[in-house]
Parts: sequence; C-alpha cells; structure tokens
Amino acid sequence: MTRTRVKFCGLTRAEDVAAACDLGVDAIGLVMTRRSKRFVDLDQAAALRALLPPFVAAVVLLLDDEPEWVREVISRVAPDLLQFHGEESAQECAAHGRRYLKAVPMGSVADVGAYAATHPQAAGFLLDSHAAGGQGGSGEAFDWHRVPRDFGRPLLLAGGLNAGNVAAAVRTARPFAVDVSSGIEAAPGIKSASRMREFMQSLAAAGAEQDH
Ligand SMILES: O=C(O)c1ccccc1NCC(=O)[C@H](O)[C@H](O)COP(=O)(O)O
Repeated sequence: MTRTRVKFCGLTRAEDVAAACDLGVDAIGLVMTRRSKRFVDLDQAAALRALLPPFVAAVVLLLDDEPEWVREVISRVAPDLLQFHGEESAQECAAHGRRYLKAVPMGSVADVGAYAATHPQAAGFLLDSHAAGGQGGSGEAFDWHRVPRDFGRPLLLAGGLNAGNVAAAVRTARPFAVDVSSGIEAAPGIKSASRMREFMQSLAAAGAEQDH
C-alpha cells in the first residue's frame, strides 16, 4: 500500500518549518496571497524555503493574484510547485511554465472529474471545502464520500483535517495526500508543535491499519 503523503500549509515561522521537516512531511505550503492572515512576504518565504532539506517540497499558494506578482514569487522563492486557490483558468495557471496544483472548491463543485478536465496540465488537485469565490484554510470539512476513488490523477484532501479525524478521512477518501493548516495551529499562521506531532501520529496509525 502506498503511504499517504502530507503537506502542512500556511507556515510562517522557521521553528515550525524545522518541526514539520523533523516529523517527515513531504511538503510545506507558503501562503503568498496578500488576502490571507497567513501571508508571508518575499523575504520571509525565501528564508523559509531555504530551510528545507532535499525531498521536502515548497508549495506556494496564490489566489487570483496578478501575473507580475506570481513571476516575482517564482523568481525569489523558487517553489517546487504553485498552488492556485482561486478562479484562475488553465491558461493562467500554465502560463508560468511551472508545475502546479489546482484547488477544487468543493463548496460549489459537484463533479470533480469535469472540473479536473478543465485543467489538463495540473500536477494534481487539492479538494478544499470553500465555494468558488471564497478562500481556503477555513478549518471546515466537506463530505469525504464525495472524493472520487481511482481517479487517475493525484487528489489531495484538505479542509478541516486534524489529528482527531485524519485517520477516518484517509480510510474514507483514500487520497494521494492530505493537506492541513488550521488543524495544526495554535493561532492563524502559528503552528503548534504538539498538534503537528499528533497529526502525524494519527496519519501513521491510519497507514498501519491499511497495511493489515
Ligand atoms: O490559509 C489561508 O489563509 C488561505 C488563504 C487563501 C487561500 C487558501 C488558503 N489556504 C489553503 C490551505 O491552507 C489548505 O487548502 C488547507 O490545507 C486547508 O485548510 P484547513 O481547513 O485550515 O486545514
């Protein structure tokens, strides 16, 4: 059984990046849309990105941002992946020549397959609970039974995950990866060392169950 990958999102502090890497995350998310309470600027993001060891990916989140800003982010932060969280078209996402994830607003999308077909170049899809026009990172979950099985393209499950529900979420949806922000926080943008650790322990327990 392939293990479920994990991304911790909305990190703003060096100590949280170090703790996340020690816990074995596959990726961290840096929120670089100014509308977010977890926003990190170019200098902060470049400094956090420089702390990552090999094989831990830096993902930069954007939300209907100006192309000039996206180009500046790419040039200064060198993210491994972009994550577009708004209503960006496939053409707008692909224009930067970078691998990208597209967020699917499960609050308004009924058919994930039809949505994914509009982004043929996306490296994967992050299913979050917001509706189109809204933001992610709300800490709210959606019905995991709505996640398609054997989808054929990587699906990242997000929205309201925490140590108490991630095992059930993985059992139900069998995603390629899980993505969490609010559920590992002490306050917006400030991660909690104990919540991060408990989240990884619950995820590991879910993996052990699947192996039996
Ligand atoms: O986190 C934000 O503030 C944010 C702002 C604008 C667009 C997206 C944003 N976050 C997205 C995410 O952090 C993830 O999708 C996340 O895993 C889901 O958030 P949560 O429900 O808080 O775990």
